[in-house]
Amino acid sequence: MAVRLALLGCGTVGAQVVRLLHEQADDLTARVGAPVELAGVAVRRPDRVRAVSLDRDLLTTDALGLLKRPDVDAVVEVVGGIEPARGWLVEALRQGKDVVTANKALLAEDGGALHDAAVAGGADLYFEAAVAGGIPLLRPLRESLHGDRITRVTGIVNGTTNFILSAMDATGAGFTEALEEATELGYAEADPTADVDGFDAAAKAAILASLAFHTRVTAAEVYREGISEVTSADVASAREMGCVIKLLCLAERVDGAVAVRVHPAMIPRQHPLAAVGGAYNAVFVEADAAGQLMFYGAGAGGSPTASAVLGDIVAVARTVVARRAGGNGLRQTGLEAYAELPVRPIGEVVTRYHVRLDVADRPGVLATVASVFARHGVSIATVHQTGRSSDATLVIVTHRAPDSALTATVAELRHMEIVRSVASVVRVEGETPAG
Ligand SMILES: NC(=O)c1ccc[n+]([C@@H]2O[C@H](COP(=O)([O-])OP(=O)(O)OC[C@H]3O[C@@H](n4cnc5c(N)ncnc54)[C@H](O)[C@@H]3O)[C@@H](O)[C@H]2O)c1
Ligand SMILES: N[C@@H](CCO)C(=O)O
Ligand code: NA
Repeated sequence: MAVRLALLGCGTVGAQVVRLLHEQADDLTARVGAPVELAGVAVRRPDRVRAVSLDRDLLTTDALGLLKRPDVDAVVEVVGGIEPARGWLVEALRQGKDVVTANKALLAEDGGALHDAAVAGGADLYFEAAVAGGIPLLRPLRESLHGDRITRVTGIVNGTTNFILSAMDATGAGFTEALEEATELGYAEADPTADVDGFDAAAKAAILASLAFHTRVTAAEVYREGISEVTSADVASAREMGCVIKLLCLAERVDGAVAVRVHPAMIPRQHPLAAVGGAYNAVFVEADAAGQLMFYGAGAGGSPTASAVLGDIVAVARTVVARRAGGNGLRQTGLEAYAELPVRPIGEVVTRYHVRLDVADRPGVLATVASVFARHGVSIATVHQTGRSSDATLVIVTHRAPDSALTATVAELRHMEIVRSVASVVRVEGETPAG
């Protein structure tokens, strides 16, 4: 007897899921032990669906009606957004129907609701496609590394912004031009502010932190800065330091708590994450016993993301087959939040900073500026000065300091008469040649 799926959404990712289900049908049957079939496909505009291998009679606009049908065993959601997706998935899980979703926004905002519904219905919840698209990352975290203790996860988890920053670094391309290309290639979200302002990466950071540390972190608890303020001057300044700017996601354990943040950061060019170009993603995982692990690959795009969805579909379909045979199935979501770790505010996070100031080129300016850093307990590692006629630019790189101390330093600098502007503040991660 076939395992029957309700597919919700048939856009960039959904159309590729349809294609793979069709092209791999024989292999899937062999791997699952039963054929895997589409019971129906819910979309908003059936006339716009372009999946070539799709029987048009399967199309419907009634997602809820479809997923409740008794002949539907499992639900695959590739629509996105909070509602109506949350309502559909909670309903499916409560009915005991397993769910595969790529919806990081929903998981990061209210993963707890999905987890609770899955527990209530005795259903499984899979979401490998939600973070780092086609890269197998969540299953290693929720299964392979479950005997270890993860201490830190550092990653490039947004393809669109990595594409833009790589283009700005390599070719000097403009921001708008690079964003348009990323959108055409299917990497950017429908509303690219989710990518550019770091919301997409923050959602993924919340999911990664929740899985890695067995706690509940929501998107709202993730400190977030996007890339819209990264200028070509910052990119050039990074290059002079032997660094490159990346939008990083960092989730770490700190003394019985977790700190989770997403922001542009300078990293040394010899750092493995610096070589991650274009729309590629990469995630570094540090664990007590396993040491350093790196996961690399296509983090966005219809086909790679559909690969992750198909992997989850096979896992779910096998469980359906096992349950029919009287077995128990897997029944775990990975979102068991037993550790209940508090999330540290950004002010307590300790890292290094690259600060660029436009100052009046007068005697004693450097000493005055340095004294402000010193007063707030921020130790300076290097200073670089370039002068113009009446103004100068100071590039200061600090040693490790709490974010609150740096924020207070910058606030004081902004009010000083000799400081024309604080042109940029970029965090520095990883060991740099400059120390
Ligand atoms: N595109 C990627 O590279 C990528 C990568 C990883 C995860 N994701 C996630 O996958 C999901 C889908 O992304 P996408 O790029 O395929 O989006 P998309 O906009 O291309 O497709 C969305 C689909 O959902 C359907 N839909 C929207 N509202 C609906 C409604 N009310 N009822 C029924 N159908 C509705 C649309 O008709 C369309 O078929 C999102 O959660 C996204 O974050 C996308
Ligand atoms: N918009 C996302 C898609 C993959 O989640 C990105 O650019 O990474
Ligand atoms: Na993935």
